[in-house]
Formats: sequence, C-alpha cells, structure tokens
Amino acid sequence: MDNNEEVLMLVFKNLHIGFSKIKHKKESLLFSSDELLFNPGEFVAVIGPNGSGKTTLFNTILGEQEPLSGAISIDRQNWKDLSRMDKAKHLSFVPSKFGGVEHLTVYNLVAMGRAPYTNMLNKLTEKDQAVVKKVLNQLGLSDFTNKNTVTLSDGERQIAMIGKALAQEAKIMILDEPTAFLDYNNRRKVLQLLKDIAVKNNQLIFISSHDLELCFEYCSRVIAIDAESQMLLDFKTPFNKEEIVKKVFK
Ligand SMILES: Nc1ncnc2c1ncn2[C@@H]1O[C@H](COP(=O)(O)OP(=O)(O)OP(=O)(O)O)[C@@H](O)[C@H]1O
Repeated sequence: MDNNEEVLMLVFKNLHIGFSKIKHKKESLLFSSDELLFNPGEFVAVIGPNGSGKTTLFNTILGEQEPLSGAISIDRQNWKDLSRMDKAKHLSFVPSKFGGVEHLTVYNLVAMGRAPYTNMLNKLTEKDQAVVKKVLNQLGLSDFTNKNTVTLSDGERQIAMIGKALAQEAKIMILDEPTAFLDYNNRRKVLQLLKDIAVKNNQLIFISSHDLELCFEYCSRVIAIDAESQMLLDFKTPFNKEEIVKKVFK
C-alpha cells in the first residue's frame, strides 16, 4: 500500500440496521446510513433515544447479528469473512455493567484481554505479561493488581474492564454506556481516559451514552440515530448541540 494513503479503519457501506423477519412479523428497519468512514484516533459517541438502536448497532459491528443489508468492512476486509480470533484482534468490547467475579483479581481480568494471543492453555508469554503490566501502569491500577474484582467500586471496575480491552490491543474499542453507573467525577475520569487512549494509542473508540453534554465535551464525533427519519446522522466538532438535540430528541 502507498505509505501516504490513509488507512480506512472501519467503513459502514449503506448499512440498514434492524431485525429480519421473525415468524409472522415483518422485517423491522431501525435506521439506515450512507457510507460512513471511521479513522484511527477518533472518539465517537453513539447517541439516540431509548430503543432507537444503539445496542443493535454495536451488536451488528460486533458480528452478533447481520445487517438487514449493506456491509461493515475493517481495513478493507469484509467483517463477515474474519474468524472469531481475528475479530478479537481487531475489536474489543466493554459491556455496560460488569459486577466482578469472585476470586478474579484485577491482574487476571486484565490478562484475560490477552486471550486472542495465547494458546489453548491460556498461558501468558513474557510479552503478554509485559502488556498486562504496561496497561495496569497506564491506567493507574498497579496498586489494585491483587484485588478481587467483586470488591472494587463501580468506577474502579469500569477502569479495570477498560484495562482488559486495552490488553487485547485491538484497534477498535466499543463500550456500551461506559458511564451509566458512575458518579459525576468518575464519568469525567473515564471519558478523559478514553479520549487520551484514542489519541495516544491511535485507537478508534465508540461509546453509547445518554450523557449528551459529556459526549459533546469529550468526543470528537457524534453519530446520532434519528428515529423519525430512520437515518444515522454524522456530526463532527465543533458540535451544534442545540441542533443535534432538536433533530434527534423531538
Ligand atoms: N431480538 C430482537 N428482535 C426484535 N426487536 C428487538 C430485538 N432486540 C431489541 N429489539 C428492539 O429493537 C429496538 C432497538 O433496541 P436497542 O436495544 O438497540 O436500543 P437502544 O438504543 O440501545 O436502547 P436503550 O437506550 O434503551 O438502551 C427496540 O425497539 C427493541 O425493542
């Protein structure tokens, strides 16, 4: 590839998102989108009213469900053609709520992010251990290494989950409502952390959120689901907040 050519990370090609015919029900389209390109280093918020399709969009990107039509490609490869392991090397996912698991330490949680690179026995190589250590340092989690994940606060646990995703070294990170269960300070802390990661690691990060003001403040791009026109709308900074809210939350 020509070195000057921009690498296109993720492309939505005329996507139609929704649910296909189930039993006697008709196919239900939630929204469609024109061609959209996402590049490394972007911090993208997916916003929209309850039930507009944010989780469905993430499930489609994650390959958990098929688009009604259109396609998603990553680095010019059709997402559908990649193996599960290859997908895990490209894309990490952080669910909204993780309550912790008894006896699972922060170190072991972060180390689980190395799963796509380890063998069947999940034995960490020196390189894997170095990545886990680096992530723990980067996120200020070194003092929590041996702490049980059930005993962490919601904020600490969310950061540990981001650590697991970082250890996965995927170019794209998707977080479903990462601030939903956090207090005001931790919301800001997590969003600042994600913003820094996007820039420093040159990663493409997607979050879904109902914290519109914070999305406008921290994100570099907002993808909004307009349920009325059934279209995905694309906004870049500087955001015209009033216009976006008016269009999407009628
Ligand atoms: N398996 C399914 N089959 C058919 N429709 C579904 C299915 N799962 C979800 N839906 C519907 O699809 C729509 C979009 O749901 P989705 O969870 O993606 O919305 P959301 O924007 O993430 O909502 P929220 O902000 O409340 O989390 C909703 O109307 C929901 O009822």
